Amino acid sequence: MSGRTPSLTPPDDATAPVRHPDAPPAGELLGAHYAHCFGCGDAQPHGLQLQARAAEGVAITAEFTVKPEHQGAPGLAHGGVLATALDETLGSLNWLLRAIAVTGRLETDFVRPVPVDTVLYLEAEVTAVAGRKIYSTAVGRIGGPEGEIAVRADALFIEVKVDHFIDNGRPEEINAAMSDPDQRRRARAFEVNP
Ligand SMILES: CCCCCCCC/C=C\CCCCCCCC(=O)SCCNC(=O)CCNC(=O)[C@H](O)C(C)(C)COP(=O)(O)OP(=O)(O)OC[C@H]1O[C@@H](n2cnc3c(N)ncnc32)[C@H](O)[C@@H]1OP(=O)(O)O
Repeated sequence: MSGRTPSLTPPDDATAPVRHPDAPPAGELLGAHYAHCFGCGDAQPHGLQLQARAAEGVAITAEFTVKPEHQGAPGLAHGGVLATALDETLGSLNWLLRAIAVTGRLETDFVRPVPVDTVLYLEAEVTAVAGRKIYSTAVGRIGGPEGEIAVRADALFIEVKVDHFIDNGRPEEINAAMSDPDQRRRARAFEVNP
């Protein structure tokens, strides 16, 4: 799927992604990168509460159940919510590289409508890395992990330092995150990345 627009096409000097030696084994749940994250946080009652699991290679699977709070049209998931699920799944991949990265570009295809109560089965993989640029692709299926594709996306994530959040985030939340030992541990795991 990757590379439908020039900025999502890896350059000639791009390399294959390398799974970090400390990446969690295939099958392991990753857990939220931040409890208040709209995509994965368990402290966000109306968030997606998406649970991502490491797969083989630099790949992830994730599941997200569409709730009534996620509607756009009556009884159907909002497209922006589905794009969020793809964004979150693609963002989780960076944990396997031990890279902190933010979404630079996200290109989404909405292939089929997704009704409320549907479980969206997502799978994503990193396809290439070039310097700070991380290229990845994802699909979301309905009816089961092998079901029909309802959504798909290609993305470009850009690696950043922890300072990206400290410098740009609202001080209230940054200070709370920095005084949370679990959050600090997660941030440190990234910073020892060689
Ligand atoms: C202890 C407390 C601390 C807390 C710790 C927290 C740990 C948390 C862990 C993990 C968090 C992950 C959270 C995931 C959440 C889900 C994912 C999201 O939704 S993220 C939110 C949405 N995204 C943004 O808000 C980005 C906003 N944009 C920016 O900040 C900048 O534009 C940024 C950083 C992306 C790039 O800015 P530059 O100044 O660093 O770098 P430049 O030089 O502009 O770009 C680098 C390369 O990338 C290309 N590039 C950048 N943006 C592009 C774009 N949109 N399309 C195509 N190429 C792009 C450029 O052309 C350049 O390429 P060439 O090196 O020249 O080849």
